[in-house]
Amino acid sequence: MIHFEDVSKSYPGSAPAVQGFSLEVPSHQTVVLVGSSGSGKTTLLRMVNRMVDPTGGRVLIDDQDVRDVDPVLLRRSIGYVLQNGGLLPHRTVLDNIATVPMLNGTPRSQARTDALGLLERVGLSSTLAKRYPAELSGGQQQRVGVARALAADPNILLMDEPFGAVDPIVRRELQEELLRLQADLGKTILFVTHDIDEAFLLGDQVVVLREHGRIAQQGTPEEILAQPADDFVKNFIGANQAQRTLSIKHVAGQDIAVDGNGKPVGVFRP
Ligand SMILES: Nc1ncnc2c1ncn2[C@@H]1O[C@H](COP(=O)(O)OP(=O)(O)OP(=O)(O)O)[C@@H](O)[C@H]1O
Repeated sequence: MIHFEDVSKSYPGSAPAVQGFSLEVPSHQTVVLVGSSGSGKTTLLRMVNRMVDPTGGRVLIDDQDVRDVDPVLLRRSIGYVLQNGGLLPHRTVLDNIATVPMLNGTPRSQARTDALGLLERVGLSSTLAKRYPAELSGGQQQRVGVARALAADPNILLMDEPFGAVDPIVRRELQEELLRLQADLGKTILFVTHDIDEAFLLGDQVVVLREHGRIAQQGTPEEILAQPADDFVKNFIGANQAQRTLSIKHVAGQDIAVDGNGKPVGVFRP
């Protein structure tokens, strides 16, 4: 479990990026931080692996203050996926995936065999293993980024807008892939996005942030949709938009769901 305990972060010379943020991320769940640009999402995520140290409060992993853990070892024990994949450009795909396990002491040949298995796990052919990141599509790079983050078999995965830079179709594929992987692996995932649909799709819990990392609402996607806490959340989730306001139309003995524009979106099944 990750526990943010009343954390704050002020960068010198600017308004606080995060103020008094508390949250529990239960083990084996996906918690999504969603908010607009500058709300402090990345700052919060990076507090977990100590790329940012809070100026107030603390972050605990399984009751241990991360400040008491060597940052290098901490980072090797936590998977981290970034928007651009964050791959090392001068290393092959295979080496990108095998690097951290080797740093952790896994013999080279074992790390490379494991890396091939991980490529398959994220839906990539092993024929890509010898390529360099620049020789891959954006979606393939993101999959390698996920494989690399999984390589040390971490309990925790931090994902910072990991699918933000790919086109909508590939994005959807990557989201589905992550759902499949998570059903298999049951990692503790802290995921950052500004896309509420992505948050609702992937999150067991969703945390809607205002500016300065203030929590506007936290709950399951269903809870937030059913009862947005205030106008800010209503606007953020587009509660009044046509796509969210479904109703039932009876056609030929069937119940059809239609959106606020009257467009059919599905059929109800008993
Ligand atoms: N290294 C830094 N030095 C100074 N200010 C920073 C630094 N990093 C972030 N900030 C500021 O802290 C605030 C929160 O930034 P952060 O990147 O955490 O937000 P975010 O919600 O992840 O935004 P985005 O969606 O645009 O990535 C912003 O006002 C930002 O300008």
